[in-house]
Amino acid sequence: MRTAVSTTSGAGGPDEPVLRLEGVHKVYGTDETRHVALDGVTVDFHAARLTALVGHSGSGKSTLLNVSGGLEQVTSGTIILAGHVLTAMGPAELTRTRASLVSYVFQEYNLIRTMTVLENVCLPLELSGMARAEARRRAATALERTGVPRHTRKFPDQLSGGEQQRVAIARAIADQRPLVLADEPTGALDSANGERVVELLREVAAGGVACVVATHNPEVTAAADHIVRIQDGRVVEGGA
Ligand SMILES: Nc1ncnc2c1ncn2[C@@H]1O[C@H](COP(=O)(O)OP(=O)(O)OP(=O)(O)O)[C@@H](O)[C@H]1O
Repeated sequence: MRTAVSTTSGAGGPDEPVLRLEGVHKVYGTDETRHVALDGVTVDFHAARLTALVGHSGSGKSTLLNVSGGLEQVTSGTIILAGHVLTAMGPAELTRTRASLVSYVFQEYNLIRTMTVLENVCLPLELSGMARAEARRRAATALERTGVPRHTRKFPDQLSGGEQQRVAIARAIADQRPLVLADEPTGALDSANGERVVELLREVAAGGVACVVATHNPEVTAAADHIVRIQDGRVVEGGA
């Protein structure tokens, strides 16, 4: 069950984006170390869409994902996630909201090496309060969907990079959250495994999820339903 949050925007109709950024600025450092990573970003991300977030190295893609998922605070501006105003929340409410609405996939997979594949996928489900049996059932279904059901008892180090990334995607989709944020998910993979991951992300989006992928990979961009291009912290294509 989703955790109720009180900081709502009053939005959330069927045509509303899952994620909306309005005039978002993110400034790192001060004085001579000051760097404007996001410079007034306004952009929408919709359900059932695979969006490729593209731009040169240092343009602000990871920063955009991090503030969108509540991993980092904005300097100014508004972020609305499924009708909840993230930027108006205190830390506890933000953590609860994030845990119920957002999943992440990273280039480095971020699996826990001392836990089996099944345990890795179960972990966020159990942390959100799901009973162990139900968590195992959902995790097994997710691993089936991502094509790694035979490896449930193995540890991450016993899998190839491509398999580990598919486990990470299984973990991201097991809880059926409405927003998946992926940061260079094919960056460490060869092209065959990269293609497999792109296909999976397309399937995830087709299942109704707003899937946002920061990428330098032209195959991800070619497979995307929508492209958002960012340059020097500004959206120059695909913005709201
Ligand atoms: N914690 C931080 N402190 C200071 N500057 C930062 C920090 N994180 C990012 N930056 C700077 O903000 C800018 C945007 O970084 P970001 O990681 O969002 O770029 P990116 O588009 O994801 O790059 P890449 O494609 O290389 O991953 C960069 O110039 C970076 O150096």
